[in-house]
Amino acid sequence: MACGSSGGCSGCSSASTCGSAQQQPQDLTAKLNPLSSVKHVIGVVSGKGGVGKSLVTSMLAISMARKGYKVGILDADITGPSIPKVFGVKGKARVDEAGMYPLPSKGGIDIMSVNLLLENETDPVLWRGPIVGNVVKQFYTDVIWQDLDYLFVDMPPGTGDVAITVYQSLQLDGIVVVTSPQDLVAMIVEKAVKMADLMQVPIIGVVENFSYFHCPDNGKDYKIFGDSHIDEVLKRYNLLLMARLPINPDIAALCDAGKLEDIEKTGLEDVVLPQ
Ligand SMILES: Nc1ncnc2c1ncn2[C@@H]1O[C@H](COP(=O)(O)OP(=O)(O)OP(=O)(O)O)[C@@H](O)[C@H]1O
Repeated sequence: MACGSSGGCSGCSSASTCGSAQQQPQDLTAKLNPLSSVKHVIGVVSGKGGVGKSLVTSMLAISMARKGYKVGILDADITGPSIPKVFGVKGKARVDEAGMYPLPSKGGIDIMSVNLLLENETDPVLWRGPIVGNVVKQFYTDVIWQDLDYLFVDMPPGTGDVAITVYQSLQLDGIVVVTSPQDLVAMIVEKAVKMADLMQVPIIGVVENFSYFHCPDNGKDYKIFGDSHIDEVLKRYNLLLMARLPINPDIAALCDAGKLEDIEKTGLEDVVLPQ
């Protein structure tokens, strides 16, 4: 019920007890570390595990770094962190009274992940949702992200409390949705689109991963996962297709060796992100 005051709640002596004040939406937005400077924060999401969300996050970061931008990756996939491994980044992140310092990859991409804080990278993270959500928030508020043009966030999977916390607290400029060309794709994209809509975050576009396999022996493309259903979905929701990425056997080898930055082409060279 509104109290009728035209001046709003701030400064009102009854603000703590008045019913209308209690109905004001809480501002859950987290603030960056005072020493951080980040121009754009871009989340990478998928509605389903294993479609290549972490890979696309990494490839976007590599593509933008190659264009001369200063880039960072916040690995918010706390229970399944894979970013440090594919970049070959090892060791412990430094922490002092000013904050936590990300570790740089060979190509100069700043990375923060729970794996850079654990004693042993194979230790499982057995934390409940609220703690995981708080760790992600701390990666945003406590880490010193210096002079970044783009901070890419490998978003937590699903639409549970951790994902909600991230959407509510990180000031995302937009999200990139990763899908694969299976029948399920319509449902996956729809979920991601609806969540972004509810959280009032714009969708920059969609990347279809595992789209085809290009056979080097005969030059033909094979649709291993069947025909793509992405076009209908893009039309229905008025979304932009940013890229179709092939199944590339080199990726597995480079990821295992921690040398993803050595990949010749990311396939995301032409992607346009907020400037
Ligand atoms: N285009 C591709 N070609 C070949 N291998 C790929 C491709 N995309 C992803 N992979 C491999 O598939 C596996 C799953 O990819 P990734 O970890 O990026 O998925 P994810 O969606 O982040 O998974 P999760 O939701 O479980 O975190 C990884 O081993 C990755 O190296």
